[in-house]
Amino acid sequence: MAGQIGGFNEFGRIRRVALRRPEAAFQSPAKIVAEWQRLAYTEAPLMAEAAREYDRLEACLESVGATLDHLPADPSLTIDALYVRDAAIVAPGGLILCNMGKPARQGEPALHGKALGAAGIPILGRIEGAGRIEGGDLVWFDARCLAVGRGYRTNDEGIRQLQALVGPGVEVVTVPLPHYRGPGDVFHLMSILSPLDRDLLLVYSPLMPVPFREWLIARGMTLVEVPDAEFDSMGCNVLAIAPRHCVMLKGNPQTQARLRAAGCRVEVIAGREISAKGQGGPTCLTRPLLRD
Ligand SMILES: NC(=[NH2+])NCCC[C@H](N)C(=O)O
Repeated sequence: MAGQIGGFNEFGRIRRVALRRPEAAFQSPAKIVAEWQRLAYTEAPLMAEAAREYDRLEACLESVGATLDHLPADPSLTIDALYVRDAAIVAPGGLILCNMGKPARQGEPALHGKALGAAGIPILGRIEGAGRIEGGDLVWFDARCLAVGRGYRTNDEGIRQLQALVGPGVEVVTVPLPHYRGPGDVFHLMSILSPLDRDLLLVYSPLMPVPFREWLIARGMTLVEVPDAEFDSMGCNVLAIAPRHCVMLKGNPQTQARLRAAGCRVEVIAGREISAKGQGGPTCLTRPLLRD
């Protein structure tokens, strides 16, 4: 396993990352037309523009030396398969295949397992039965501490199974999430938090539970706040590609300025097709497998 997955943090330099390009996730314009409303997209994404936006994301990842593992298309997937973070997580011992809280996405974890298993990554286990976990709800603070958002996409049984899979050496910290816009919306722990470095986090505090916010501060974290005006445009969804070096979506200038003021190098990408329409930002689009 050494050299294939690891890091167990959300800020180290990305060495290897799983992705699914828009061509593979969307498959065809007809599939987009058939699915976008049912999946609660705001509009139908445009394939060619999506591919161009995605090229820029890949260029950012390659600029730090990451190896890209491209996941294949499959007829059983919906266009949400673009958001590869959610279907599996990495853990010491191997990949954990999730069990999606959004029913339409249930085919995704097995395909992550098939493709990444074939690439030599060990599968530690899967979330099964009534358990639900989506990767967007999980944040590794270090190899011994994993925070998990308990919301509409991740349930108590999922968290119980997750704790059993990672074992007693990992402290699983459950973070209760607010109802916010309800079960039909996408709201994950990473909707309100993006790690930038060991001691630096981007947060949207108005939707953050007080005990969790206090816990972060007690751990020595400095919090950079996303302003209200930039929450809906996914100002809070920022991918660290290396410590204090991150990728964010265009259209969030105040957040961008605050990140720079906190000492971050910031890459800005357009995400109208790949992010805004399906509500998944740079973190949702990527499943880092190996970080420093
Ligand atoms: N980790 C994330 N925030 N993923 C975003 C997923 C967006 C996708 N449309 C969904 O509703 O499931």
